[in-house]
Amino acid sequence: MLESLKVDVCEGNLALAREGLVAWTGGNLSAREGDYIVIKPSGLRYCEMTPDDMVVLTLDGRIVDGHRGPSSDTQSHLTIYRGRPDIRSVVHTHSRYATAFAAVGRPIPCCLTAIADEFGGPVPCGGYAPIGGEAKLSPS
Ligand SMILES: O=C(CO)[C@@H](O)[C@@H](O)COP(=O)(O)O
Repeated sequence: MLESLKVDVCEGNLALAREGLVAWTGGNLSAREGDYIVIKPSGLRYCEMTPDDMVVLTLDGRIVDGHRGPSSDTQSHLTIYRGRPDIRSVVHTHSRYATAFAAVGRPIPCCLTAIADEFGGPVPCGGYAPIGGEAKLSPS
């Protein structure tokens, strides 16, 4: 089921590791097709990950394909997809510098043209939410 999307989601997760945006099994990427999402499995090292390890769920969190447990952040991904039907993919990285700003609860200042181009201003820091908890979607 959704074999082509599983390949894309697996490659997207591997790219996070290749680019140093995650470490060990941290971080996760998912994508949506219609009423289904494909997400990385929980706790699997990137060097062992294959498209067959991806997990397919419905938007209400029911697993419909896959032999592994979905990411521990699945509920946060699903909350975003349910609240924003226009969003087709969610990426959760552990990028070193962004994590440092988040750890002290500060926005990333708009001090580079790349940030201005991509975000149009400072990158806000979201409030605390427990892992796998319902992410607090504030109207953006
Ligand atoms: O940031 C966190 C946990 O705080 C997660 O991204 C990380 O542990 C990865 O969890 P999964 O392997 O996707 O279940």
